[in-house]
Formats: sequence, C-alpha cells, structure tokens
Amino acid sequence: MSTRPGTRPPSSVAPQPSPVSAPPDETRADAMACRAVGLTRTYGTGSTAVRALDGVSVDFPRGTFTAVMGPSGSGKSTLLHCLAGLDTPDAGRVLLGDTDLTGLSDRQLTEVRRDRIGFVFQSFNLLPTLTAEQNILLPLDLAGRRRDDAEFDAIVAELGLGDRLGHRPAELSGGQQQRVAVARALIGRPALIVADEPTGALDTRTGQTLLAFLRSAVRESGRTVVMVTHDPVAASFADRVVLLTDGRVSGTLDDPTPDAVLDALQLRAPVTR
Ligand SMILES: Nc1ncnc2c1ncn2[C@@H]1O[C@H](COP(=O)(O)OP(=O)(O)OP(=O)(O)O)[C@@H](O)[C@H]1O
Repeated sequence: MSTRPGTRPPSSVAPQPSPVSAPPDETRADAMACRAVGLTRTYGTGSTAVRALDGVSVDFPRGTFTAVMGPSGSGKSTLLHCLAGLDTPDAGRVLLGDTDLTGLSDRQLTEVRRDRIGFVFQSFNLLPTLTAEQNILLPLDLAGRRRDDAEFDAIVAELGLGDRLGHRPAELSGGQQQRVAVARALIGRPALIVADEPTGALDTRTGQTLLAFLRSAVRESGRTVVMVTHDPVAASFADRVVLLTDGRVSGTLDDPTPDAVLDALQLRAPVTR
C-alpha cells in the first residue's frame, strides 16, 4: 500500500508475510478451500508489459468470507480470475483444495470451473432464454448431475425466489436476477464461490440484503466466498479484507468495519482544522 507523506498505515492492517514458496503441508491444505502461492501474471511484453500480479500468496480457509480490495489496476480481478481458473498465472500455483489448477489441461479446468466453483458477476450473466429455475440448475445440468430437491428448495426459499422460478431474467428486477445468480453459484455446493463486484449494479438496500445472505451462507452453511469490491461497506460483510497494491498483497484486515477499510485504503478525506 502506498503511504501518503506524513501518514502511516493503520496499525490494524497486518503486514503481508513473505511469499510462500514451500509446498503446502497436508493438514493445512485440508483446511483451505483455496490457496494462491507466489502468483505472478504479466500482460503484454517488452515496454508495454504490465505485471498485474507480482508474487501474490494468500490462503482462503474453508468457511470464510474474504473481500479483495485495492486501487484500480491493483490486480483484484486478475487474482480472482486466476483463483477461478479463468486466467493462467505465469508463475506460482493455485490450489483448489488439493487440486493444483496450474497443472490442469483446458478441458480439466472447464470441469473444475463447472463442478467446483460458483460465479457471481456484477452483470448477473444469466441466460436470457432460460427461466430462473433453469438458470439456477444450469451448473448441475451441464455436469449431468441430479438436483437435490431439499438443497434446491432451501436455497430458493432463503433467497425468496419461490414465486419467480418460472420467469425469465428480463421479467425480473436487478436484485432478483442477482439472487438467481447467487442461487446458481451455491447449487451443488462448490468448494469456492467467487464474486466480482456482486452488488455493483444493485441499489444500496438490495445490495446489502444480498451481502447479508452471502455472509449467512458462509456462517451457517460453511461456504467459502471470495469477493472483489470497491465498496468499504460491502467489504465489512466479510470476515477479512485482503488489500492489493500494485499486484502485491499489502495487508489484511480481520473483522473489517467500513471505517477501518477506509483507513486501510487511505480513502478517508483528511480532517481540516
Ligand atoms: N487482458 C489484459 N491485457 C492487458 N492488461 C491487462 C489485462 N487485464 C488486466 N490488465 C492490466 O493488469 C492490471 C491489473 O488489472 P486488474 O483488472 O486485475 O485490476 P483491478 O484491481 O481489478 O482493477 P479495477 O478495480 O479497475 O477493476 C491493470 O494495469 C490492467 O490494465
């Protein structure tokens, strides 16, 4: 994190330990839904090369909600995409449970994304010709898996989608569409749920309802969520904030409050006397 002249990073921001280069031990790997180990990702070559990630190591324990924050261009989306097998690092490893994504073929990666990762994007990414129910069940259909009626009913009830299941996305509000997307991300109990600005297109109240749901999915059902956000209030729903600066982890913040996040990002307007 860059420090303005005359200021110091807040003491509550834990400094980043040195990058992990040793292989994970088995006990630790078992407690981790996902691990990034020494990730480097460079776009372009020569004088136009941009190092989006520069040796990022971070663990995502099972049953935790992590927000990834940092200035524009700090590498948040690149990290999320590498964790989710949507982008391939130049160096380092991504471990999903005990599966090393960096060693997989394109076909294997497609299967991992389909079967073991749930996705929530700012723009919902629902299929317009499918009903809400068909959208929710899409990952299972693609994988040829049967739906678990009890799980489906519980997710639909918790997200309040029971009377919307036969509607297509165009017939749903933005908040309802995003709840369908969250239901789709949760169905089949993926090892990891990645969310990229999930509330970016929602009004404040709808967004906070969705974040509260994600938090309870973590606390009550042991899901693991990694969310990129610019919003300190959204980040305060997480258990922990990982701060990125210039492609590196510059700190972490446990049990973040919006004020602590603002301080950590040094976004708070200076007090004038
Ligand atoms: N496909 C790409 N080709 C070239 N450069 C890229 C590509 N994707 C990302 N970058 C560059 O890598 C750096 C990190 O980008 P990234 O999108 O991960 O940042 P971010 O923190 O998510 O930014 P924002 O908050 O603006 O979304 C930026 O300098 C960006 O311009």
